[in-house]
Amino acid sequence: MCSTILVISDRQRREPCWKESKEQRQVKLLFAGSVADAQEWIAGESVDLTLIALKGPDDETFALVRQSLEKNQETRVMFFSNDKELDDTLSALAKFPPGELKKLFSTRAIAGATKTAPFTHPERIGTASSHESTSFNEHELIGNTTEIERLKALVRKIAPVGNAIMLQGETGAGKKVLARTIHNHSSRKNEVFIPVDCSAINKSNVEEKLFGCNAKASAGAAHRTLGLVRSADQGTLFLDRITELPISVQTKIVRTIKERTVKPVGSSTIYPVDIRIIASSNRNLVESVKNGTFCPDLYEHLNTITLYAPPLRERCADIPLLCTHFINKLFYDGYPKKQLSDSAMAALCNHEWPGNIRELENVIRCALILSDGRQVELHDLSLSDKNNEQQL
Ligand SMILES: Nc1ncnc2c1ncn2[C@@H]1O[C@H](COP(=O)(O)OP(=O)(O)OP(=O)(O)O)[C@@H](O)[C@H]1O
Repeated sequence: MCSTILVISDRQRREPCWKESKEQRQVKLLFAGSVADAQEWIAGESVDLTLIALKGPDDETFALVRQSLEKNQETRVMFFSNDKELDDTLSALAKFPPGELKKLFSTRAIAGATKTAPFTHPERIGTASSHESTSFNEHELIGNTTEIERLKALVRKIAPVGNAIMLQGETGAGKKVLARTIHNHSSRKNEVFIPVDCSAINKSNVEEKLFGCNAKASAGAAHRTLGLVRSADQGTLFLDRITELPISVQTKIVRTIKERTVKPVGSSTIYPVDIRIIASSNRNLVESVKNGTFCPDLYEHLNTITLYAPPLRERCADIPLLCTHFINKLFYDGYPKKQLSDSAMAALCNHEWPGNIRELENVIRCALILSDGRQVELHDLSLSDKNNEQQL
């Protein structure tokens, strides 16, 4: 059986080609540099999957999607965007008439490893399996020490239940990895996972970024944005470093958790929203409540279930496994593949790791580049107590 994938991207032009997949089933790849080019392909082909990576999809793009759906009701469409353009893509999608958007695609989304804003045909969503996988794949929660096995057991229990979750742990201990793993093991796994670094959002428009905006600008032109909370509808919103949000915004998040609604800035309309919130912090939350930087109500809601990402020094026996994982991962990024000498491995296992797994990854990356021999020796490791000295 052959599948046809159409890639529409204004960044890269390539010739159509055929790929042989592992199961010997052929995949036909078509490339288009613009919507007009894509229209020609769709006129002559039945496309199974359309991947759209265009700056701010416009009416033409949606006309194309409609045309594609008319030809093949089972087709899937995914919109891709990088971090910088995500807002433009979501705003463009929000401008599309809601009735029609519902008819053509579900507002539910599937996300991959990068931030994506994809849409699927509603009928396909109904076919998603309701059975959550209980095994962990090779990129999730690497390790087999008691600490990490205990964490995996908790994830298996907690992930399928829709509660808000708080993740605690030192910097670099793997809270983001943990959040994504919970999402991947939940009933929302085929929906969007939106990570938000709360410390990186500009304080002046944080409310609009999260809850959206539906206001009339002074000149009378409408200013509408969907906001990250509504963009995560049906999926998971990961609020990383949540205590960095202003208290007024934290209070609004409590309302969203309690009432499952969102009220955009400048709007009198209240919208229903179905999201799971996972939050994280490396601060002492009781202290944060005491010193007024963490809303007590939000603490109550999130603290029902708290998971701790253990510091690396408490699970040193996982270090060899993590090293192998990083050496293999970096090899795919073009780094030389080298083994670690016994003395290098012993030093890694004895280090305190104040920067946890992130620090370990940086030390391995640095050693792979700097070492001259066929294996990484002790003197190739730039181990220091100050984590920031090891950042490349
Ligand atoms: N269990 C794990 N297996 C493999 N890699 C991991 C694991 N946990 C963390 N990492 C890697 O370690 C690095 C830091 O992880 P992550 O960003 O999840 O930490 P964090 O606790 O969220 O950090 P911060 O508090 O600074 O935001 C990432 O490169 C991640 O891929």
